Order: sequence, then structure tokens, then C-alpha cells
Amino acid sequence: MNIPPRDTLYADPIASVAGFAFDERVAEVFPDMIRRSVPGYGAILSAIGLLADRFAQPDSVCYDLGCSLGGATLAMRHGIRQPGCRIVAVDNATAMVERCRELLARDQALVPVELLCADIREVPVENASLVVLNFTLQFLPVAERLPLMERIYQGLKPGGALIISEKLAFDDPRQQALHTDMHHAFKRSQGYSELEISQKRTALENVLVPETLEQHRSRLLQAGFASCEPWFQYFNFASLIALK
Ligand SMILES: Nc1ncnc2c1ncn2[C@@H]1O[C@H](C[S@+](CC[C@H]([NH3+])C(=O)[O-])CC(=O)[O-])[C@@H](O)[C@H]1O
Ligand SMILES: O=C(O)C(=O)Cc1ccccc1
Repeated sequence: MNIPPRDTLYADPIASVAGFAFDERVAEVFPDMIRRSVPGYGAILSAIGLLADRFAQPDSVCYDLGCSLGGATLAMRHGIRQPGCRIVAVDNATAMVERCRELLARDQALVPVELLCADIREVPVENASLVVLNFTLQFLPVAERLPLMERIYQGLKPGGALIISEKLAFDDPRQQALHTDMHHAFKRSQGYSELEISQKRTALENVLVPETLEQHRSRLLQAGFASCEPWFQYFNFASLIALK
């Protein structure tokens, strides 16, 4: 296996930082970028494997919406032990889907994966036992989040679950400042410079729109979910599990 190249996309000064896009340059360094940018990313993937084993029902579908290079898809594929399951993995960034297809082809696990280059707002969710949105919802316009949650709820089987990982915002300004500072401290500890941190932050403004835990919880309940609990948090990055 080749080692993923290091993310240096924001290392040199950029005259005018453009909005963050999941293009070829990002896809190339994505495994390194997400591990050094999202505290707990590896732990979340491991847990998604365990949760897939717990929630996958025989002859059902597990969805990975916004799959990027298929990190969560592969975790599910290795976690599922029930017969007749398949995974539907979806991303609308061509560069991500192309690389994801290569990575999936190199993987030996037997659970079939259907990889779609499509908008998650347009993909039907049917016969689902588990749906994963691992750091994807934060990139959808806020107004389009509830309709997606409602469709996911409708497509889940009884006993089904939704795992949703997100960067969080905080109502309390001191908590917001603290968690932002600690996230930046995490990034510095991973070798990112102040310039890299600040240019990436600019690129993500109005592209990645975080919401509070309470906003996520109330939306999931509004969509119909019976309950919703965070099962993981590391600074301003959390993962929730909602049950049908
Ligand atoms: N409307 C959309 N339709 C389809 N895909 C979308 C849409 N909007 C954004 N994406 C896709 O959502 C992914 C978000 S990354 C997910 C990491 C992955 N889950 C992982 O477990 O490694 C998270 C991050 O980079 O912070 C990108 O690949 C986008 O192209
Ligand atoms: O880097 C950040 O500040 C993030 O919030 C996480 C992230 C990781 C990968 C792509 C986009 C955002």
C-alpha cells in the first residue's frame, strides 16, 4: 500500500483563499488531512465498524452518505457479519469517488459495495438498517438538513440507527472560543502551522456550517427519531447515534 501524501495545501501564503472544495488536490491528501484535522477520526471509524456489526440486519442496506475515500464504508464492510447485507456509498465529488473506487477494489472483504457519484439529497434511502453521515451533514445548507433527516428516518427499518458525526458549535461564547482554541492546538500538535490553520479556516467559512448539539438533537427528534445521544466527543467534534 502506498503512503498517503502529506497535506500541504495551505502551507504557502495564498493571496485570496478560495472556498474549500473536494477537488483532485484535496482527494490526493485526504487521508492525511482528515486524520490530522479531526481529533478522534480514527476512533470514530473503529467504532463505526463495531456499530455496523451491532445494527446491520440480515438482507438490509447500510448507507455511507458523503463517503469521501470510503473510510467509514471500509469500517462497515469489515464490521458487518450478517448475511445478505450490502453497502451503498455515496459522494458527489468526482475526484473522491474515483479514488474511493480504487481503494474499495483493493480491499478483500466480501460485503458488496455500490459506490454512487451522486448528491445525497437525491439518493433514495430504502430498507436501511444503518445510515452513516460521517462529517457530511455540516456541508449541506442548513435548510436542507431536516428534509434529509426525514428521508433517512423513513428509509430506516424498525430497529435501525443513524450515526451522525459533526463539527460542533456552542451557544456559550467562552465554550466556543475554548473548543476552537483546543481544535487549533490539536492541529498544531499534528504539525500544521498557524498559516495553514488560518488559511484553511478561511476556506471553510460558509462552506462547513457547524451547529450545536441541541440543534442536531432537536432536528433528529423532529424528523421522527425516538432518541438521540452523543456517543463520542473530542473537543468540538462529536458523533451522535439516533434510533428509530
Ligand atoms: N450533497 C452532497 N452529496 C454527496 N456528497 C457530499 C455532499 N456534500 C458534501 N459531500 C461530500 O461529503 C464529504 C465530506 S468528508 C466525509 C468523510 C468521510 N465520511 C469519512 O468518513 O472519511 C468530511 C470532511 O472533509 O470534513 C466530501 O467527500 C464531500 O464531497
Ligand atoms: O480542518 C478543519 O478545520 C475541519 O474542521 C475538518 C475538515 C477536515 C477535512 C476537510 C474539511 C474539514
